[in-house]
Amino acid sequence: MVKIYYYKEDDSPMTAPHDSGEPVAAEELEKLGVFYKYIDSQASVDNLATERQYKNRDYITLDGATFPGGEEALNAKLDVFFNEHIHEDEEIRYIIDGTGYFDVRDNNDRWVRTLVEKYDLLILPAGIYHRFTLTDDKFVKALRLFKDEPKWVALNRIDGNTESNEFRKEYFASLSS
Ligand SMILES: CSCCC(=O)/C(O)=C/O
Ligand SMILES: [Fe+2]
Repeated sequence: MVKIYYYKEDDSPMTAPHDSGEPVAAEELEKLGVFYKYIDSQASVDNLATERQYKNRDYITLDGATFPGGEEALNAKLDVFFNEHIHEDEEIRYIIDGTGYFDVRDNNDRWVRTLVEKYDLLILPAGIYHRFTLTDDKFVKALRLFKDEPKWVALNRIDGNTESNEFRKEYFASLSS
């Protein structure tokens, strides 16, 4: 069962739960434009991808035990994923095995954390600020689906990064229209 809740800021590592004890309903996540589905068949994932006109995909494994370059390289990769960012297109993440946390910003800039595990699928809309990390188990295998030609470059949120801030304003405006 997926677990969604407000993130608690504290000194524990990013891979700790940071559970504020304040749950968030999947419907609230949907209001932010993020869709959660539990899908236990690859064929259904493929159908969804076709319906939504996804053209590209890759598989990613983040595993403390096997990551090329070892744990240091994995931690560097996790730092990239945990740096708040947006994608220019809608993207899907489907968990094949393991666990992880996706954090998305709500309209008040509070982090909403979703604990994802095997067969959980998230549709992240274009322009939502988010980040990802592993849980303390330090293992996930996921399918990443991209609408278009692979755009691996994510726009990071940096003060003064007007390009991404403009993108974000447009995104929230589009939710209310
Ligand atoms: C488990 S998917 C790897 C992380 C990723 O692709 C992403 O976009 C994080 O924000
Ligand atoms: Fe991302």
